[in-house]
Amino acid sequence: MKSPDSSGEQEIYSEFLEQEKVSNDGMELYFTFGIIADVQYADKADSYNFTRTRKRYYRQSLHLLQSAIEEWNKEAKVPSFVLQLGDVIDGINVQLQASDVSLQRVLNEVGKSKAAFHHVWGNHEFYNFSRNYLTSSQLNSKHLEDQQDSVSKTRHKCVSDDSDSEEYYAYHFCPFESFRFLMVDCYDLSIIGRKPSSKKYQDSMKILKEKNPNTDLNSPEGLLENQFVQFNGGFSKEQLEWVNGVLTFSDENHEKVVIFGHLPIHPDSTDTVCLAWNYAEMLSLLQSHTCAVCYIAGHDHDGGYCLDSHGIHHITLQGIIETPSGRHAFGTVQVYEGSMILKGRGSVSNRVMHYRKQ
Ligand SMILES: Nc1ccn([C@@H]2O[C@H](COP(=O)(O)OP(=O)(O)OC[C@H](O)CO)[C@@H](O)[C@H]2O)c(=O)n1
Repeated sequence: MKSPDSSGEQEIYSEFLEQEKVSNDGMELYFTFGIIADVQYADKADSYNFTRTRKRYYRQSLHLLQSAIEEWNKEAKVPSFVLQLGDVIDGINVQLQASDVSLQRVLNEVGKSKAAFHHVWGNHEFYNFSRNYLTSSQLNSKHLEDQQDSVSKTRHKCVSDDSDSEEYYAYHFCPFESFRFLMVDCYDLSIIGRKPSSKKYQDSMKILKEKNPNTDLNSPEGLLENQFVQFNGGFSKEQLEWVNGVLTFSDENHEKVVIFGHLPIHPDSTDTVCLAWNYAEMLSLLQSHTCAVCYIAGHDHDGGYCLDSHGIHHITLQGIIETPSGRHAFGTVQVYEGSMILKGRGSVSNRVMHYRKQ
């Protein structure tokens, strides 16, 4: 169940204002970063989602991306980077035979940003492109990972040029001393984006069919764990081990870590149909490392938030694609010594995210 955005909002906002006052009174702003999710651009008339409950504004989405970038470029402290949380173009582009042209339009806008973009891959990336294509495209932002960092060199598997690669697209970077950002691949185990001949595809199909007896594997009808649908995915054992290695390093070095991926991992931060298949494994892993400050995702266009039992903040960002003209959905996160403050725009709420005790 999702926490309603309005619950305790006033209290959070008062705390936010108080925090702003503190920052004005001399707390040093270390750096800021932008967040945006589910642009899902297509040159197509507005229409509805699969369940016909939400309108999708396919052309408007490019303008909203453009205006978010303009806003970030104008900020007094320009964001050091932007986390683009996946689904940057919509799967409908395949039918329109417009995947490349739509991606290029999006990348032309991204090119106007003063801040570098870290691109997550969501289900719509895999509807449009193969992993090989994505690996060699401008949506592969792995070149922005730490090159010098000793933790990067240990147990670090990531996408390679190998056409039969079963590796995952995940990396981390340290933009400011003692702060680390860790991108995870929520479609590492999946039947979208993996070649049918690959072991990961076959293992994923087995998991999906065991959990979902429906003929339409995209349908959650009657499921006990309704995240087991084709448009979701999960984390392999080796990715979980790699994440554990990075977070162990961060714990030992007293770093604060922001983890981000396309799919939410806490049931109170999203409609459960949008969760990663084995979200519970990633969640308990993060909870076992006190360095983990927050987990940021997209995918559920309604957005959501919760503070979990271990003090980790879970933000599911509202999707640009379901944001009409005159509204917005993006944010800037300000990073201080003792907390991070999300300054939301439009449907994205302000949040104060205190760090856990280490
Ligand atoms: N019950 C369903 C739901 C969806 N589909 C099909 O699955 C594909 C993905 O759905 P879509 O809503 O486009 O996925 P998004 O990533 O945009 O959104 C995720 C959450 O729904 C947002 O809240 C698509 O091909 C659908 O037609 C389905 O068959 N059955």
